[in-house]
Amino acid sequence: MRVLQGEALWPPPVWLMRQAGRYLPEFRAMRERADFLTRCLTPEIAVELTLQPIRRYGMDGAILFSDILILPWAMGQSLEFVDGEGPVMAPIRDEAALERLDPARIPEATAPVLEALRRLRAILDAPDGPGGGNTTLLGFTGAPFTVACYMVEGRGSREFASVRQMAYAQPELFERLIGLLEETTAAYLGAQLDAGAEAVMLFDSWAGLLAPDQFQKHVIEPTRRIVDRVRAGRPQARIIGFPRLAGLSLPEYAARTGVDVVGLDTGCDLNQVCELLPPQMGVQGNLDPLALLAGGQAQADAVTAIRERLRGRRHIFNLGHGVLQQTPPEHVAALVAQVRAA
Ligand SMILES: Cc1c2[nH]c(c1CCC(=O)O)Cc1[nH]c(c(CCC(=O)O)c1C)Cc1[nH]c(c(CCC(=O)O)c1C)Cc1[nH]c(c(C)c1CCC(=O)O)C2
Repeated sequence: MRVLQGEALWPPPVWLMRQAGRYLPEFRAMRERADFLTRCLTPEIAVELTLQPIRRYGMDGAILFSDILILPWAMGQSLEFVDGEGPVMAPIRDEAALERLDPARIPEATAPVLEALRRLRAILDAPDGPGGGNTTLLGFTGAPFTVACYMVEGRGSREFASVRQMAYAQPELFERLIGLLEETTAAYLGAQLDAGAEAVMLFDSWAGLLAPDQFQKHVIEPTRRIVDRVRAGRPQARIIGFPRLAGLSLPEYAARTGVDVVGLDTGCDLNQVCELLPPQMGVQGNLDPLALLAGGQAQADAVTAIRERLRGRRHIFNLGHGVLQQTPPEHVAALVAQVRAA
């Protein structure tokens, strides 16, 4: 939280995207007891899964166990997580399908998520609790473009051609979808902050698929408006934006969206980042999840390089994308110990 509020700390704080996940044996044990949506929507389970990596590693950030697709699900789009395939939804390709989405359902449908945040905040605030009273609780959503990718495609994809085609061929329909997501995302992030999240993160995992003018229109502009809306009435709100694979559009994203910290994917060259982002801009991420999977000296060298290159900057140590399923849990322990070494 101190880095989000403007300080540069040494050693930097650390948490990992997908720190609650299938690489942890205690996570796999819970997985056998309930399907993914049930796990997201049962406060006891979501709380327990959020806390697992805190108990094991004492991470500085606890990210709510949930998913970016909860929001479209809450508006009435069907959602199923299929083993070995990931999310499957009834694709939204025309006006009729868009009209069927009902944002009025969101408050009731997401009530269990907000309840999980309330419980987590109480647990993490306790000085004798798992976070030692010192762990930042993070809420999140997907950013509009990335959520639209899954809503329109109906499943994961390498290219998300259907959604990018819609942006060109049915611009009105696409812009209505992005506009709906912008509004509901801002409201949902606000509700998460009001329920106890101390900061929120916007995952824009597929932002880098867009051509620069479309990146401007469907990533930067909606993010800026979401940040403004969340901060209206909550001037203290702290926001992390992660426009994955943004490449040369990253400096403009950092300058124009108003986020407090930008997430860096694995491909970001830190020398360029330091040159192109203003010195007071906070950064998070960049470690290759495959270095963490490999472990040993390769991992240690990669951690050292990032930690040293960003020394003096507002920096939250993290990966460039989520923890991979095959990652040995002891590699994560080694990473945390090394990041924390004076
Ligand atoms: C694109 C995206 C999704 N979800 C998310 C993104 C953006 C980040 C990214 O690019 O990875 C974000 C997300 N998903 C999940 C979290 C929880 C918090 C965390 O630990 O980081 C977060 C922040 C849990 C999850 N979300 C999912 C799981 C695995 C489900 C399971 O345990 O069966 C978890 C722990 C499922 C999911 N959810 C999604 C996909 C594509 C999949 C299938 C892939 C997979 O299974 O790993 C959509």
